[in-house]
Amino acid sequence: MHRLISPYRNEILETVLENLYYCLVIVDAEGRIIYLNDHYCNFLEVKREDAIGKPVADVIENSRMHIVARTGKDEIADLQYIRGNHMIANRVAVRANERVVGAVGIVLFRDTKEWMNMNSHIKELLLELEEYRKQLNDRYGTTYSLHDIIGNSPQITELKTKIKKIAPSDATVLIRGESGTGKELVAHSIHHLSERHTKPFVSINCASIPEHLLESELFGYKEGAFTGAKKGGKLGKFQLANGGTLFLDEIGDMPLNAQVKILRVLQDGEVEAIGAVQTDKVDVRIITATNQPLEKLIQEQQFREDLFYRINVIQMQTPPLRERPEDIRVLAKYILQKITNRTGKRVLDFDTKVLDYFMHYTWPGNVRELENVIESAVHLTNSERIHLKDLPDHLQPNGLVNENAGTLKEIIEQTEKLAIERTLKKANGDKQAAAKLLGIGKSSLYDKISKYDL
Ligand SMILES: Nc1ncnc2c1ncn2[C@@H]1O[C@H](COP(=O)(O)OP(=O)(O)OP(=O)(O)O)[C@@H](O)[C@H]1O
Repeated sequence: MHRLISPYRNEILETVLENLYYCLVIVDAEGRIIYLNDHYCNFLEVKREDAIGKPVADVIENSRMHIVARTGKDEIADLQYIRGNHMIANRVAVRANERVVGAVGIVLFRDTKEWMNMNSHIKELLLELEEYRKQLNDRYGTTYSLHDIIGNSPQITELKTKIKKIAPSDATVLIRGESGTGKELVAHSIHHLSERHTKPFVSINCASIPEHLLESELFGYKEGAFTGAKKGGKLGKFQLANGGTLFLDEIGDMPLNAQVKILRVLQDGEVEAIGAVQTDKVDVRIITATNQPLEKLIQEQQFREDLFYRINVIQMQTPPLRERPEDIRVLAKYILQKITNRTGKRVLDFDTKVLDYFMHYTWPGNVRELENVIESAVHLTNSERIHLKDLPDHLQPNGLVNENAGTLKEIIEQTEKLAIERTLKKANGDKQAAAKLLGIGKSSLYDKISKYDL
């Protein structure tokens, strides 16, 4: 390392540090801040004298400086999520006498315009990456396989055993279960484990396609079949799935006239594109799914009984989450990891109170709801751990007051702290707006923020 030799060494170094274009922080071996340059103070909206001496993780969101100061392992060009943005952080250990005595951290792209550009660039790249992944999966058909079905409850273990048993056959499968319980996941897994896994897996959501388009989506059309038909015609999902699997999701919502046509394909193995003069032979395994009571729909003449018997060869049931609370912990941790990998935000775990709360909640939206709750908490949390206060409003334990709070003064203080925290979150950290919402002055809000260390 080159030494700066000058009688004004300290002055030069200080000028460099303060005029650096980037945010800079220096911590000691214990991870306490010993220096924070002006740019960083402004960006974090903290006063330098308040930050100095504090554990770095208390001042800088998602900081890993204390870890670098402990392990001595540099971290270069790491993605860090601070104040709602992805930043690039370099963290370098400082050594003296063969010991790690601290760490220097530089955050790039602090300038508002520059980091906005960079941030949107990264977000765009992440979206692009996701799109490519999706395309790749679409080409090979499935996104999920058996190991993506998480849970050790007897119900999930039994479901997985059944999937393994029935996958190799060509039998038609009807998957039933409440919304968000993993019916699509099961369909993917069956295809993945079947002889057809190198052939396409094509899915169609019967509920989301307008009735007049469903037929052309399923069976395709020939050129000139109707006004507006594409040149060269269009292949239907049945033809696209030839040799592979066709997943008819929400089959209970399929209109009656389309049901008749599906039945014909299932009986004869032939499809007739709109405007075609002849039928095409197709070899497709059918998997269907629904959360509708098909037997009731049959009674109401909304669903054809003959079609029901055709699709109901093997029936599988995806259990609701509330009936297998033992899966919630492992699912929550799996989902958290999936989300943090995707977003780049560093959130490592849940507070035990959150997991306990999850275990007692009824999860009407099942695993999909659990995913949404965790995703929202990951975005809202300011720490590496998800706390009760980070959960969406509809999951907040009732009332503001904790029953075990203690004296009246403690209850009032706790309520006040919680109300301020929630309002700040609602106002996206804008203190002026939060003060207005709370009906108090800005300086009074500042006093309370510092009193409660928010
Ligand atoms: N056992 C599980 N392990 C891991 N992820 C799961 C599990 N069950 C469901 N999921 C996830 O929950 C989300 C919803 O699952 P999926 O779309 O398969 O449900 P569904 O029953 O088909 O819902 P809907 O009836 O609303 O279409 C998906 O992101 C899926 O990956």
